[in-house]
Amino acid sequence: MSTLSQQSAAPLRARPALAPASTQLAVLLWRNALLLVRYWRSTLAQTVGAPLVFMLLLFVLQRADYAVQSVSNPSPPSAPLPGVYRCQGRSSIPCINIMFTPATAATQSYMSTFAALNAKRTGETALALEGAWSDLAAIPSRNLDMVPVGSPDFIYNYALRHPNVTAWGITFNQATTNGVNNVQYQIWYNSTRVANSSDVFGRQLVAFMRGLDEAIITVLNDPSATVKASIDVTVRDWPVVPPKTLSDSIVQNLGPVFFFSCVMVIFINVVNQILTEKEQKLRHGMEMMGLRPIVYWLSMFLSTSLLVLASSVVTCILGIAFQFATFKNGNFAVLLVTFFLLGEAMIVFAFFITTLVRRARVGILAGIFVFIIGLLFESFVFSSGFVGYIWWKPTTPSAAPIVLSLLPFFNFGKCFLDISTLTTGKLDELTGTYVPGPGFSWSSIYSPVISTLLPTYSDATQPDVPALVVSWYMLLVDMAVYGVLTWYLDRVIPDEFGAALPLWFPFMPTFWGIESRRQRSVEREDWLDEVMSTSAREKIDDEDSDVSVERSRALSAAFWPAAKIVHLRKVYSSLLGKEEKIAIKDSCFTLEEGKLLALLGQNGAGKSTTMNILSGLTPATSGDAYIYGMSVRHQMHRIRKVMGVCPQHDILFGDLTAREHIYLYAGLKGVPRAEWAALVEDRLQAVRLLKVADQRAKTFSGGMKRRLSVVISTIGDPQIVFLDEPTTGMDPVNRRHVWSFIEQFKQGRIVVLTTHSMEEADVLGDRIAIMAHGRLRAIGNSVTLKNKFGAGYRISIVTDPARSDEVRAIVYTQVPGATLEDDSAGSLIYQFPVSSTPLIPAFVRNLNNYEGLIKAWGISQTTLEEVFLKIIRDANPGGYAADQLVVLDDAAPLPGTLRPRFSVRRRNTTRSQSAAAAAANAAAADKDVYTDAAPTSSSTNASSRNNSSLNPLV
Ligand SMILES: Nc1ncnc2c1ncn2[C@@H]1O[C@H](COP(=O)(O)OP(=O)(O)OP(=O)(O)O)[C@@H](O)[C@H]1O
Repeated sequence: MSTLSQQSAAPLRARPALAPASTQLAVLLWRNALLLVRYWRSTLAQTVGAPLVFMLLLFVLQRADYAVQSVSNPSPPSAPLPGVYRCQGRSSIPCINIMFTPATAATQSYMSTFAALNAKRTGETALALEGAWSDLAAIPSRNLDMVPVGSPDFIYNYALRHPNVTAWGITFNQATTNGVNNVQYQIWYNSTRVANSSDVFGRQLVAFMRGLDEAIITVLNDPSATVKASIDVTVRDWPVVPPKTLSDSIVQNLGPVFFFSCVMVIFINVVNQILTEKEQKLRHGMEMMGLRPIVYWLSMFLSTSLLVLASSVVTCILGIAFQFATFKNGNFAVLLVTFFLLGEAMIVFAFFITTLVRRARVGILAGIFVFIIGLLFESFVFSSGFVGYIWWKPTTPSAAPIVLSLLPFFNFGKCFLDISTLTTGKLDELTGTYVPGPGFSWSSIYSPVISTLLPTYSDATQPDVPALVVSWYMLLVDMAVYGVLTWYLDRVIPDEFGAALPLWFPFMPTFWGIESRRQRSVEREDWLDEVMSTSAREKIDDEDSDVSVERSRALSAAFWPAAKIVHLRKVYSSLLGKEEKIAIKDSCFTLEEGKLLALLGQNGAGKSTTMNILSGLTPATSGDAYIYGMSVRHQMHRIRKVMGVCPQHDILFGDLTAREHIYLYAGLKGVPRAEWAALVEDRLQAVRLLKVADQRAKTFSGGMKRRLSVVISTIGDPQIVFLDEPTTGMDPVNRRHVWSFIEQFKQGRIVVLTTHSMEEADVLGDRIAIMAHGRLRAIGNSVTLKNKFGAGYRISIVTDPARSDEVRAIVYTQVPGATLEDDSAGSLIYQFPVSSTPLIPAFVRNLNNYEGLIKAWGISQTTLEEVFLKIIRDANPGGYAADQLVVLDDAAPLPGTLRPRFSVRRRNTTRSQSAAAAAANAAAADKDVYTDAAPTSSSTNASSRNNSSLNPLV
């Protein structure tokens, strides 16, 4: 037994191969370059505009910061030390201003004197001496001023138990040696209470000490003396001289935010571009024509990398031009690589995002979300070494920086922090001045930041920071991780047509082009058995005899034309699987080489779905099709090499010209470069687009776009071409050019075409299949269909009104089944049933024998439109659709048929209402009326060619 491809009745003559991946890549890069040039404003904005704007902003901020740093104050004013103020307490927790111990007469005297002297300085009432406090657990019910307590331990433990309740604590220690009083005291001071002020250990503390000293001196001298001891201290700042080295802290702190933003402009643009191409099905279109998905991603990566490189170079140059310390003291290559790697990693991250969403709008929102998270990281996490390096503090879990390094902006923040720490330096806590860093050379990437430049945390630990090159490696890892995720998810997440590979596809040898001998050469009978045994079937009682014959041919193991469609079924389910729409029910038919099959059907009949399955856009629910020995279900990648598709909606790049479209698809299909120019001439001339070959597709009219789409589907001379409503929107002249192009092109090929034009189906279709509700209702050539479903022939005879009886007698004698449809002013119209067809030739010949009696005559066959309407009516016994009832009116004669001209009007009424209304209208206007109960109607668009060439009698 031989194989499918070997046994095909019509084997591929010369199977065209797709272009190699390298050629496809080259042609896509050329397309991307063209678009970058065409969208030059956007390109410039991403590469130069964004870095310029962000760097300029940073420069302005840096200058503003320098202006603040450069302020000088040669004579700051002096001010006296203030007094000690009452503690305020918090709304729910009162405070204790001062606890003191021991509670002796001397210490109480010191404190009372302190309160009295202090009140003069604060202007408040004097602090009161409260009763002793010994309850360690209790919190006072009101603010207390000066509380004697039992011991220093009490103060300590109370502060531990009730933090932030007590403002001051004093432990006195007084000894008299040789008549000399030695008074010592220790002050406990709650610095956190004033941590947000500028006076942590400043004036308040000194003022307190000064107040205590005054009190002690006063008491020890003579508390009753009129003149008390007074220690007046005036405090004055040193003159402020601008530092010689201005710190670049603004660039160090805000730089990551601004540089990250430069890259994010490209990031958002990439998300938008990829999703727009997805949304407009441009990528689908290219893939249907054989583009390998990996080539698409690679081309996008390479062309966007160019933008990233340009943006990184511009950023580094501007950094130097603006004299930022990071750029002045940092190695140019280190900075360039850092920016470039960030950009590259963010691009691949953008690719990853585009696999998760379908709409550009949603993608942009997702991109903005990522942008904001990145900004938060750069602005808060990496704004200073103290916070930025905390991830590498010994006490931080080591998994934290590893997990976070999956975010490209985390790695960038670390890189920039390293560079800016070494180039900008660090604030010397002691002197309050900036110590410039040693600079960042290329070799610095291998060593961690020196410990003197690293922060020391409150627990006296320093972070164990890895070298900068590790962050570069992590950026490369990010690219690899998101690249692989993109590659995987792009294939397993179903697109809007539901096409997706199984989750385990990487483990399928066929995915890698490895096919076992058995897979390469499936016995066609085996395949047929398998499809028949695995496919769902419907019980169909009322199938037309020709459709049944076609089904038998498709299911026959002895008949193998170029393509077979077997038990094809498509069910669309809603997201939750609650609603199902059966778009195709058990379709079986065959396709022969050199013959065009025209698919007709009402809207929603399932024509496009059939085309989409056969062209690999959407998977069949069950059943399969075999085209030139290849299975649509399993070998679509091979079929694509011999397939051309003109989808229902134009898939064109608005900013590419017609010529560039042909070059692009010729490149993807592997047409040799030398043939491209001739291809443009030949094909565009055929559809009359040559004059506009260099105009962009967005300037084309609807009909011009359709013509270009038809041409694209024929590039690479595919063996099978699917044309979904190819002439929609075309004027009659151009439609005929396209018809003649298709007519020539179909030689030696399979062409499947869907259309709503009966004329088109009549002219082009070697076979015509009519679908309704997902089922084939009729199939055959035009004449067969007309004979089978038409009402026969219609003849009109013009005679003298006075002699019309003679004519009637002649007609009834020669064609007994004829029915008179109209008789007015000597114009007789007869309908001849199909059964009388054999009598018609003799009848027509005879008419010439009645020269004086018959002045003129004409004959017409049932039109395809009448056949179509009949089949659709039969398929809809309950009414085709409430809003699609056919009502005919207008009595103008139709050229060539001597019949009144009818126009088709749709009414939004029910069947019976419409019929009644139509009858009423006709009665009123004396017009012919056809309702959906009438078997046929005349066509308004039957071509004269059909009437003559398809009519065997004329
Ligand atoms: N993606 C989809 N999801 C759900 N239902 C769909 C989908 N695509 C098509 N259908 C449904 O399947 C049926 C067949 O649609 P199809 O597009 O094949 O019809 P058609 O014959 O090509 O119609 P038209 O002449 O209007 O193009 C319709 O009822 C349609 O609503």
